[in-house]
Amino acid sequence: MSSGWEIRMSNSKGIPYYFNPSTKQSSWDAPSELSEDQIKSLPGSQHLTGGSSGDAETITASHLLVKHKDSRRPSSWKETNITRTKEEATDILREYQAQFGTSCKTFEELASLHSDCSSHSQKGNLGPFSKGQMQKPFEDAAFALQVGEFSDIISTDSGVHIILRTA
Ligand SMILES: O=C(N[C@H](Cc1nc2ccccc2[nH]1)C(=O)O)c1cc2ccccc2s1
Repeated sequence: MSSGWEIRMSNSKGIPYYFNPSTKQSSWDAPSELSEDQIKSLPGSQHLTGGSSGDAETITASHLLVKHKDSRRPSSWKETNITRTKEEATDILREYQAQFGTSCKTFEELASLHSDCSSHSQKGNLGPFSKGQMQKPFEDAAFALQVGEFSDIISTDSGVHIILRTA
């Protein structure tokens, strides 16, 4: 009988928490009624640290996101109602790409000023993440980068992004 609990990753704090969708309960600590074995087999248990070493590789990356009218949430700190098309968003991101070139410093300045992600307030930095946490196209592109390398323009349900791997 499933306990109904699952483990999710808090985007804002970058740490896992326990959530029960049926009761809407959430907790930073493991529910007392669960045994160690039950916790390890919960959905999302890959978010818990201390997994077998090697397969839970964690990287750190920053990104510059430009949303468009078909984004999952076409709104941001910068613009309440985003109406640009995906093509217009891509052209805007290409202009930023030409501005920062290979400069990480300029990339971070542009992400702070223009990224439609709330991570703009930390220069686009998403903090450390492992596989299974970010949208797949983003994860695939980020994990293919070397540290210090920029991605090409990639598209997710959130919009179009350029990623910089930082660790
Ligand atoms: O999902 C987020 N923000 C969304 C936009 C977005 N969608 C993404 C998809 C993949 C990677 C980063 C992404 N950021 C929003 O603000 O509408 C996150 C914000 C932050 C902030 C700090 C650390 C991680 C995250 S993940």
